[in-house]
Amino acid sequence: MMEIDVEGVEQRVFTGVLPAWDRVEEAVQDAHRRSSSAADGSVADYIPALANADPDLFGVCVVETDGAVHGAGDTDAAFSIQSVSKVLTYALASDTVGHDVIAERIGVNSTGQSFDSVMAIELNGGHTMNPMVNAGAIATTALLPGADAGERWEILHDAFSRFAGRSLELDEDVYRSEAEHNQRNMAIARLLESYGRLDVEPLEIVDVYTKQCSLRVTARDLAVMGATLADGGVNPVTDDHVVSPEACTATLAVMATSGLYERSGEWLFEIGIPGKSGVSGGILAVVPGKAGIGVYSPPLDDAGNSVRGQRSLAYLSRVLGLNLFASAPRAGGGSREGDPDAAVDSRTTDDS
Ligand SMILES: NC(=O)CC[C@H](N)C(=O)O
Repeated sequence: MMEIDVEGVEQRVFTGVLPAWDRVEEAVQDAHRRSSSAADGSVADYIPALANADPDLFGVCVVETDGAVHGAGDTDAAFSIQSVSKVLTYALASDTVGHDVIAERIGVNSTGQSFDSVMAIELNGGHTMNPMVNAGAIATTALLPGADAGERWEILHDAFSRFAGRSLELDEDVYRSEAEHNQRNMAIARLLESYGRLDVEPLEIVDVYTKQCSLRVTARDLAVMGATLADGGVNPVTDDHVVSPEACTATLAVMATSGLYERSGEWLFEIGIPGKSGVSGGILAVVPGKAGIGVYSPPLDDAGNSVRGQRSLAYLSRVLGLNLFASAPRAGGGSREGDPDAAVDSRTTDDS
């Protein structure tokens, strides 16, 4: 990790408001309507059970940190969570192991490679790069507390359900189908073992990882999970303290750098908020302090990211002013010595 000296310096948090937020309900409906016509992309089939997904299903849901819900389309359609699970496992592991330790163990830099890349491990001296791709995610699952695979699965299942605010079920078909076809993930786990980077039985941990990917969720669940991460770890629907604020901050940072695999840079460039995709067609995005967004639409681009998911989030980001990097010149011109009242930073001074 970087050498920085911030010992004892308190982490202050952004408490600004979003001036266009009062349009959120209309924006969600518009995002859904505008992106429905996108016909490109194809449904994942490398896990055979995923190929059965209906490509027309499309749901967009926003859940605010005060619990308000805004949804359009198929927000209650169930699908396996797949790689979006990596976000929750990381938050949980970060909470239990400590975020500095886990950052050192797993890494926080983008691979620039596909989510199931073996080469990314080889190019990095056998070390995982980040927890948002398969190698780092499997190694993260291995860090969860629990005496054996069964206990780790219970802890994970319980935490995922608390993130959603309801008891999540395993999609047995998807689990079986992936378990029969996950030779690549087994190879990744064995490779990590060969580099001394797994302290547990590799194939057992791949099994827990496969189960975590097979938990059934909806776009609404993803939005509630995102809102929990946006809310310092408190589920705004149940008021359950699921993870610590520090774990949320760490998780959102790795989502921002690596949440959309080799397209992570493009995502941040265009949309400007932390996000995480999965091959079943889900995307979870987070507006820190404000809301979680869940989108489901199975057709994917060639990196494995939902096409309509990206489009609808790009729209929401623009109309609601969500991009964390967006700013406008202060009213009244460039002089810093000008009228302080004219120095309107819309992110921090307007109310919504
Ligand atoms: N990108 C993804 O959603 C991948 C998850 C999938 N379970 C896998 O490991 O291959």
